[in-house]
Amino acid sequence: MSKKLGFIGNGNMGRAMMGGIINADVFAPENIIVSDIHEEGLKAVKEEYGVNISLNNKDVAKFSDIIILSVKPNLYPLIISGIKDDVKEDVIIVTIAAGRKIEDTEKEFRRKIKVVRVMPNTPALVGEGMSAICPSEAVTREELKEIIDIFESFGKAEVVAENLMDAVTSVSGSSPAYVYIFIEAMADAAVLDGIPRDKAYTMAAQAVLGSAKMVLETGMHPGALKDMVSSPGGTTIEAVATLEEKGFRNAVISAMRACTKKSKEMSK
Ligand SMILES: NC(=O)C1=CN([C@@H]2O[C@H](COP(=O)(O)OP(=O)(O)OC[C@H]3O[C@@H](n4cnc5c(N)ncnc54)[C@H](OP(=O)(O)O)[C@@H]3O)[C@@H](O)[C@H]2O)C=CC1
Ligand SMILES: O=C(O)[C@@H]1CCC=N1
Repeated sequence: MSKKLGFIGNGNMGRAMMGGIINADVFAPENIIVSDIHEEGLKAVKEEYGVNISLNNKDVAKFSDIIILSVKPNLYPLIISGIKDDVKEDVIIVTIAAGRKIEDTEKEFRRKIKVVRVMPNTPALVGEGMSAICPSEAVTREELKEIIDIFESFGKAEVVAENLMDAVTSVSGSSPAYVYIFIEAMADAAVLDGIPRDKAYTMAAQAVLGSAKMVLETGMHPGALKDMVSSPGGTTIEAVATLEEKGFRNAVISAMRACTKKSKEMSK
């Protein structure tokens, strides 16, 4: 893409997206700029990816055709007030903050502005991200296509209505954390059973990766796939019965509802 891309915030999510975009070769490093308040982290990404860096958010505002605001939600008003007079007329502002509505961003710019609200996730770094995308009315179809292309360069992307963004945060934005806990717990049990820890992580993570691929690539119902593993009177059904007894399903559902609720509260 010949446009110029800017990141404000060089944290976990900003770096994950930048890594994904550079690995996929969507933007040349010289067409990317990132700002943050921490010089050390900026120097590290310049070293790793060859992108432009700055300690001044206004440099990102002046350079970029598309700006991804990759800072914590509570910092958005401050960041926007600092760049609003320096952004290009036709700039596209991409927001990724949990609980930040498109209208909040529009109001803070105090003018008609193109906004795309996205909820990505950190597996972007390894090209397996999941992003939900919602454009504001001012964004053209071509511009939306460009944004989809960026987010599809490091994983899958779906366009959704804005009222689904809280639920999306739970099912794909935050969910890698629940999956890491599951992998950690499986590995701990394997270590308890005598498997060396490094092998335990590989085995648990590869089982999660393979199972996810089965769901995505066979199109089969997860329940049917579970049944294919569970031999009558065998080992798997013992584990499944214990998970049901301990409320595994319900723990996941309750956790995700808490996540969605928190995202809604943050939107107020
Ligand atoms: N992490 C995730 O998995 C996901 C995060 N998000 C969203 O992404 C956004 C960023 O999250 P995350 O990457 O985890 O956060 P991080 O705190 O890791 O990254 C934000 C970075 O911005 C820096 N920063 C603080 N103030 C400024 C400033 N004035 N100008 C420029 N940079 C500044 C922070 O420094 P310091 O640390 O000192 O504050 C930090 O380095 C959030 O809005 C979050 O809701 C969305 C989906 C997934
Ligand atoms: O925990 C958070 O608030 C952010 C949003 C989704 C993932 N991390």
